[in-house]
Amino acid sequence: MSIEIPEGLTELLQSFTVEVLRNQPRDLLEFALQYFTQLKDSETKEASFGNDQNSAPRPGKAVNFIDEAMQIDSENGEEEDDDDEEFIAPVINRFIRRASVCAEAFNPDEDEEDKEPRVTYPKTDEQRQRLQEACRDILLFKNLDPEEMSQVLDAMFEKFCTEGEHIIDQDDDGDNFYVIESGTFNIFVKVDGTEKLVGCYDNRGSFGELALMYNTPRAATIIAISPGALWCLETSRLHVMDVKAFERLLGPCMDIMKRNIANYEEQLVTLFGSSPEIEQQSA
Ligand SMILES: Nc1ncnc2c1ncn2[C@@H]1O[C@@H]2COP(=O)(O)O[C@H]2[C@H]1O
Repeated sequence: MSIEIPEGLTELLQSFTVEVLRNQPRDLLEFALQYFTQLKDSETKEASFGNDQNSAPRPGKAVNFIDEAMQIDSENGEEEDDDDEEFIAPVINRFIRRASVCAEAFNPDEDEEDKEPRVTYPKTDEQRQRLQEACRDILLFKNLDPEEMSQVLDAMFEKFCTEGEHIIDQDDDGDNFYVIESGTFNIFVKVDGTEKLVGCYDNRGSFGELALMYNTPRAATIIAISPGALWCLETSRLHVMDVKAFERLLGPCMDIMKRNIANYEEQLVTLFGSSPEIEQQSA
């Protein structure tokens, strides 16, 4: 028996799940009610603003509460933290946004042709080997099958960085997810308006996953403290994978994100006694 999965269901549930993990609501039903009501309201508003040219959901603007709900403002972060019951408006992640774009153009016959051409950054055997090695322990990729992994590797490009280079600046929009091949990178987070060193990546690991998954401003600043090499995956290039691969990527991502956020919080609490900025994201 084959069961047809309605278009959009996966993305809808994934986004909802991400928000539940981020907000950890005490009353799940109440949260669901508010989440979907708000989603519906903004869809209705979008539709009423529509005209012939742009009545389809606009990419990046289907539902976007980022400014209201997610802006990181360490000056008033503490006040907001006090209000546990306050509903944090849902933020629709990039995957929903992309779904809107796809839905706009969806036509089973044209779908293959409509897809943006897959971008492949050519690599020598030696580069590919290094890339594979750097990605070997990256949890975000662990559920991809070899073919999907190969597509992701194709879409990654190498970036060399110099000592002192800002790879990510806190509060910027996210563009790339980074896998470290070599080099050391300091992590700074603004605490009460001041940048504090909270940790360091030493020749391994990855960063930049939060903005990618939650479509939030960057939550930390990452600065190279030695010359280094990074492998970058443009977030917009994740569509190289098909829907099933997204599901496999996103499934484990939920757990990984939850764990990462918990670790970041713990890190900040250990260092400073509180973590206003992360708390705001995950409260
Ligand atoms: N304590 C921390 N708080 C927030 N982000 C952190 C922290 N430590 C490491 N990071 C990484 O720094 C990255 C900055 O960009 P992102 O917010 O996309 O994703 C973030 C995480 O990958």
